[in-house]
Amino acid sequence: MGRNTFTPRCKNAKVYFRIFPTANMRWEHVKILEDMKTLYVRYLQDFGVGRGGCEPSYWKFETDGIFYNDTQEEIYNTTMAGVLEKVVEGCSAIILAFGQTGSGKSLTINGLQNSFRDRGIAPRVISDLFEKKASIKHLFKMGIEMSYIETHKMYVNDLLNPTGDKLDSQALKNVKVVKTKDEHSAMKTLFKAEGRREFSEDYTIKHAANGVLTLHVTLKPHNQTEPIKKVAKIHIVDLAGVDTFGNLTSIHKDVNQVGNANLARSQLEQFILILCENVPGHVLGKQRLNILIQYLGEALSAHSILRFIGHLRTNKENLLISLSMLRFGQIVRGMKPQKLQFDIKENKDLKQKKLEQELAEIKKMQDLSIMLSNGDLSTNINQERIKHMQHVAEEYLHNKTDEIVLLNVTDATTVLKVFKDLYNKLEAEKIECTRIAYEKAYEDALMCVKKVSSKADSVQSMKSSKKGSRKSIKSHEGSLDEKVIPKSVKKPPKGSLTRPISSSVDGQSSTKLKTHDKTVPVKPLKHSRTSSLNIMKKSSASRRKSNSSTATAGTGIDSIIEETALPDNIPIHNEAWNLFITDSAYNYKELINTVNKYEEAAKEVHRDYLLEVKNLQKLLEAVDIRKSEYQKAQMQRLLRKEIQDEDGNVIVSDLENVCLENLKIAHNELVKQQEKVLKIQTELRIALEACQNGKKTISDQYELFCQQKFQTSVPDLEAISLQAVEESLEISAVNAGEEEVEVCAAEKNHDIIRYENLKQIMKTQIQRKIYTREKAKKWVQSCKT
Ligand SMILES: Nc1ncnc2c1ncn2[C@@H]1O[C@H](COP(=O)(O)OP(=O)(O)OP(=O)(O)O)[C@@H](O)[C@H]1O
Repeated sequence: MGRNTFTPRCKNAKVYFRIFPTANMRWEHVKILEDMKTLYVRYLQDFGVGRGGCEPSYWKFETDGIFYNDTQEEIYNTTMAGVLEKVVEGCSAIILAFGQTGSGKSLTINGLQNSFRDRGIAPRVISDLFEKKASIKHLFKMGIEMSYIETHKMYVNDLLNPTGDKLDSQALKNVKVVKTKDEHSAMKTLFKAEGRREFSEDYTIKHAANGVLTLHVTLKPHNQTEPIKKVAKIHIVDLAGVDTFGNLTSIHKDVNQVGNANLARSQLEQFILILCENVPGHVLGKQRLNILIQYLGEALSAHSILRFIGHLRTNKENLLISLSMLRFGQIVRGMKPQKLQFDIKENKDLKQKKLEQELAEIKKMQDLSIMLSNGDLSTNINQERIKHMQHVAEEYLHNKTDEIVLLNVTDATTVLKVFKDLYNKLEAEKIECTRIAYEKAYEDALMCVKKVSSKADSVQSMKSSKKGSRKSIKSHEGSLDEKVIPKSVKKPPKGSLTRPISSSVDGQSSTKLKTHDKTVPVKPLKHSRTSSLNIMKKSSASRRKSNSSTATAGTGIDSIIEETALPDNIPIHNEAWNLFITDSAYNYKELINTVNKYEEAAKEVHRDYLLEVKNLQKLLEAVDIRKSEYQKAQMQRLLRKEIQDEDGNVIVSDLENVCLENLKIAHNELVKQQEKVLKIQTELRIALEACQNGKKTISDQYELFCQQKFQTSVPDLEAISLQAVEESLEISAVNAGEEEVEVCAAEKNHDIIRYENLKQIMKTQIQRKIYTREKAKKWVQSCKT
């Protein structure tokens, strides 16, 4: 199968333009025809000195649609018309926004900073995909996965794996793909990743790199007769804004950021020019020089759905850049109509399952046919033949013949039956013989004993006159015992089969597992500076080398890296940590093993605790039931008016007594259970404390290691910043507030509130990034001084 299902040729690449609205729109530079598809841009030469009185001339540009003051929804509906329908059939798509800095690309693509109404294409695609999934769920099992990356000049930054290293072109397959279980979780992932994007130094959200959100769609039919799966990707690309350095629009970007954005766009233009030429696939592969083009892979071809949305500014100063955008659009539109390619793969698992089922079916049929044919044979066979076979079998057993000729299964069954009957007969005879022999032996033994005892009696009568009878009988008994039990057979010493308990092992494990033992064994420090420092130096050197190479390649992010670059003798946290855990002098392995043991013990105690709490709950319920039973019994008495006897004593019914007794029992059990829970709670606290102490010892050892090796601490800034930001933004409160939001959702628009909450997630990520950046700067400064 593979990519070989075609539809008729159609125009796969469509190009739209969105015009940035301004208060004083200069329509004398740009004209749009009423069809909203044709655009005229004034000749730039007309603006030259001395050209004032000339008749204006225009360049004409055909497009697939021009948006001016259109809503986000209208733009989505127009650009994405029919795209998702093709995607669920297995055709990949690229939705790409390009244009000048600040011309509205991020608004079109994400719109995440804006209101729910103004959300962009990406969140709308996610919502519609999940809607589609629900609508075809009776036919297909649809899987939606996500990845979100940013491409810089030479490397990829995986936004769904923020702690991971930067990936170069060789490692693109390592980009993280996250499964999404529903629309909300997909949205959460999107907002979180968006908050992790790189932005310019002044913290205004000016994207300095190309963002690519990829939705991986897989469809497997429920119908098992069709062992196929359809696979497609939707890449939603927000290209970094192109510009001329020094322009007012690019004021927040440095020269490298502007240069890289321009380069990425022109490399894309080059590639699309090659695509227009219908170049064979293997040649195309070599042309994918830019990492963005490599990442988009086969989806960036004339056989996929391409929707490019250009962004224009129409004022005189930006007209030159807008013209270059329009020319790029013309190149994309120039791609020849091609057949769409649908990626329909064989579902190997399903195919295997199907074949296994068929095989099982065939085997069943085979067994059935054998059974039937045997049945036929045995019922139809001649009785003479059976007698003959019995005779042959007996002859064989009596060695009168050397072989038995079997013509069919029934012959074999007959022969086997003869053998079986004979065996059973012999077995019965054997048992009978054993029984007879046993009885005979028993009688003989009895006789023997009788003879011995009669002899003994006579000897006894002879001796009885000289010695006391009791003593002689005792000694006689002793000698008989010795005869019955041969000396060679010795009783095993008591307890010899029980496994010896090694006191050292047991003692060791008990001291280690004791949760209240707060001390963690720490061996004295040995200094193995040479080996670890060598590694550190090597890795630092390579890191700095790559830093400097990217710095000379020069992006804005590189300038941040440069600013936060550490002195030569200090590694980043990951490197320092790796050195620490491999340095045998610091016993990391032993320490972490101890912590793991503590954690295991704590988990066990926690499990017990949960169980006991559950039991406590049950007992509480039981007490409630008993209480209400007792109250009912009291009520019954009151209703019967049998309240007092003649002496004025309260008459208590038997039922009431029984209920009271039950209540007391239940109450006692409850008290016991409460004590049990309290006890186990204390154990749990001790176990958790032990875990914390263990972890603290590790971090102390790590600190000591850093101080000794690098004369400074090397903190994990990411972890610290997450904690700090969460505290400052009171994320827990926000998360807890989600339920409250659910409750009042009936009054307000549910989607709007949810969207606002999602924006909070993005804000957290941005705050975290800013915090980490600031912290890193300060720390590096302190290291340098
Ligand atoms: N069509 C529009 N109508 C109203 N405001 C807009 C429009 N397009 C963009 N804006 C506003 O202009 C600002 C810049 O837009 P946006 O961030 O989307 O630009 P961008 O092209 O993505 O910029 P960059 O390349 O720096 O990332 C935002 O505040 C956005 O809300």
